[in-house]
Amino acid sequence: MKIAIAQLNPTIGDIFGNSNLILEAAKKAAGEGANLLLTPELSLIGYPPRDLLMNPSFIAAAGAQLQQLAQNLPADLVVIVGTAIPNAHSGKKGGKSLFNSAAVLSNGIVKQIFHKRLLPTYDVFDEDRYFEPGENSNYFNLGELKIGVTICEDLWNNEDFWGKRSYVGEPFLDLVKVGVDLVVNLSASPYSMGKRGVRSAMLQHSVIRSGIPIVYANQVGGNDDLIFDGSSFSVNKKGELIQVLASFETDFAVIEYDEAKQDLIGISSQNQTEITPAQLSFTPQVGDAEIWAALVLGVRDYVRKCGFSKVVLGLSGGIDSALVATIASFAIGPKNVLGVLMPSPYSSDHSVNDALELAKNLGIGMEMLPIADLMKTYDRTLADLFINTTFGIAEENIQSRIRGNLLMAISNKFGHLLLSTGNKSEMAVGYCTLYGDMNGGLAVISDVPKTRVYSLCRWLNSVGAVPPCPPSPPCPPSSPSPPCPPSSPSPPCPPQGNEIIPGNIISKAPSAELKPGQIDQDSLPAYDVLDDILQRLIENHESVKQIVVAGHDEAVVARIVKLVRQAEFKRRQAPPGLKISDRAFGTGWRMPIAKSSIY
Ligand SMILES: NC(=O)c1ccc[n+]([C@@H]2O[C@H](COP(=O)([O-])OP(=O)(O)OC[C@H]3O[C@@H](n4cnc5c(N)ncnc54)[C@H](O)[C@@H]3O)[C@@H](O)[C@H]2O)c1
Ligand SMILES: Nc1ncnc2c1ncn2[C@@H]1O[C@H](COP(=O)(O)O)[C@@H](O)[C@H]1O
Ligand SMILES: N[C@@H](CCC(=O)O)C(=O)O
Ligand SMILES: O=P(O)(O)OP(=O)(O)O
Repeated sequence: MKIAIAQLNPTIGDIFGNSNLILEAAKKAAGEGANLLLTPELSLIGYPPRDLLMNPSFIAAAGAQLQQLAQNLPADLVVIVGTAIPNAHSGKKGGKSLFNSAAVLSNGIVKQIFHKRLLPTYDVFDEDRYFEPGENSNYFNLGELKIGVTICEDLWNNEDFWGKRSYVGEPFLDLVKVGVDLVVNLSASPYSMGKRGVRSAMLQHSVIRSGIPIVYANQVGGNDDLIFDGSSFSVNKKGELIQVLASFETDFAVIEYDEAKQDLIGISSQNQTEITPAQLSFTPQVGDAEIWAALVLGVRDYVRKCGFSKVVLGLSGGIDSALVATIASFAIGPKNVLGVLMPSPYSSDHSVNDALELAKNLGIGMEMLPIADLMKTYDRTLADLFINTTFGIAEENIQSRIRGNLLMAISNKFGHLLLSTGNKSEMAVGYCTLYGDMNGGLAVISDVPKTRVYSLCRWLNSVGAVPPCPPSPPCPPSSPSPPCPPSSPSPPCPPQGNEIIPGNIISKAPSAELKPGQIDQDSLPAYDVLDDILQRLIENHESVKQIVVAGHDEAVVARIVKLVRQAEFKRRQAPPGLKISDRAFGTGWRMPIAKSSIY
């Protein structure tokens, strides 16, 4: 029996477009002689649909499209589609109104429906808000085979997967008890650093304990703050990873289940003609390449799925804006990126030159808008009010706000999405200006610590990559999106093989340049110290005492903890940021703002 995996990139709510993606994959699967096609969790409506699930007409439309899709599918192919299904008993028993389900489509009808049993409700997940958990052991027969169906969290457990592995979740154990031959999993598991390795280790463990092979189909693509890496895979009954689909791109693959051997064998994949042993594993090591690919996909899909085709950002000659400009260039093509240089009297010559060199290296559009006159006008306008006060944060921030205003004017006028450039270290301690450099629609690196910003830039230069030229202009997905805007003439292609990020951008001291001679380390500890403290505080949940025991100065730790607590109001007003860590300042970070200063 042949099982196809469609690693799809659905658009949330685009029921018709997503249905077409499934139909196309089904035709391909049928063409390759597959008997079963597996799609990701909620593949018909996209994951996470969040409060769209509260819209009855949305649920009704998904139901109608599911029936329609069943009728259009190739004969002799069974397709498992993820969708939300109304809970007929919700009124009477008081349960939630929906199930997160897997529908088995066969011979023109919806033949069976299975419900997700474990509903993740932590970090970015909120499934208990919408869904009733399923209660049954989910399996169906295909020919002689008994196939167990699980949905994402159903195969998760709370063990330390790299350490002791002794626990297997109940939905899987129930399928073992009923004696299924194979378990399939429909997933929408968002990316975080190293998570590919966690998933494969976890499922390999379940297989080794049970002898039941697993086929795992994950969603790919960016949806707001979440980046889905795909990286679907199959594990044979010995626990070997025998098939790995592409990461950070759509993919399609077929795997064979050999009835005689009672095991999965053999592979074929759209993007991988030959699989090397290295590809058949996900190491726990997190490299810059992995994070880079995630961020590029996150930007590309946010821009495309929101109906934009171009972006704008402030280019200061600093490293954060350099990295964001580079990510954007690779994501949507350099001719769709506009960098705006806005020197003030405090800007150094090198900042302008570095920004110009970067723009040239990338081949992005570039505009220069000096802000000295606007600053003078602000000073004059506020002179009477600010008389007898000293130059300080208020005046410094005006520069940032002038820039933020100009960038939003450009966004409004030309329809470019404004990318904000703050990194995680800055967002953590509030080293950024509200309604200034925090302006923007997408915070590209707000989950990337400053030390990682440096390593990403060094890595980029070491691989000598150049952005695609000419780029394919991103076009919004299927209806009802606006028409693709006409593209302007492209600037010349960047020089091939040179370092993209000018060396001086990497070697110079980071600076806001909001007053003469200012550098970040006037106000903050060295970034390697700051990032270690932040990692311990935010991701490891360590106490001040633990962080001090780890070797940090108590006064420094106390100051950083205070800054982090105080900056909550800023983070709440920040644009959505692409999540790459296990604890990002996004939908999974829910801190009160008006709170005791002790915690
Ligand atoms: N803009 C840049 O490019 C940049 C870059 C790096 C560092 N910085 C630094 O960032 C800092 C920005 O200064 P800032 O933080 O004082 O300016 P800010 O204007 O961003 O934030 C302060 C303002 O926030 C509001 N506020 C304070 N507490 C609040 C709460 N609990 N709820 C809602 N609103 C609240 C108040 O209006 C207050 O004046 C400066 O130290 C600057 O040097 C800026
Ligand atoms: N001189 C500048 N020109 C354009 N954009 C600028 C300039 N200075 C700052 N910016 C923008 O603001 C953010 C934050 O700046 P910091 O240097 O970190 O203070 C920067 O990334 C630019 O987007
Ligand atoms: N623990 C799962 C939950 C995802 C889901 O069930 O959708 C994950 O992080 O991938
Ligand atoms: O935000 P940028 O680009 O100005 O980077 P830095 O803060 O390191 O100067």
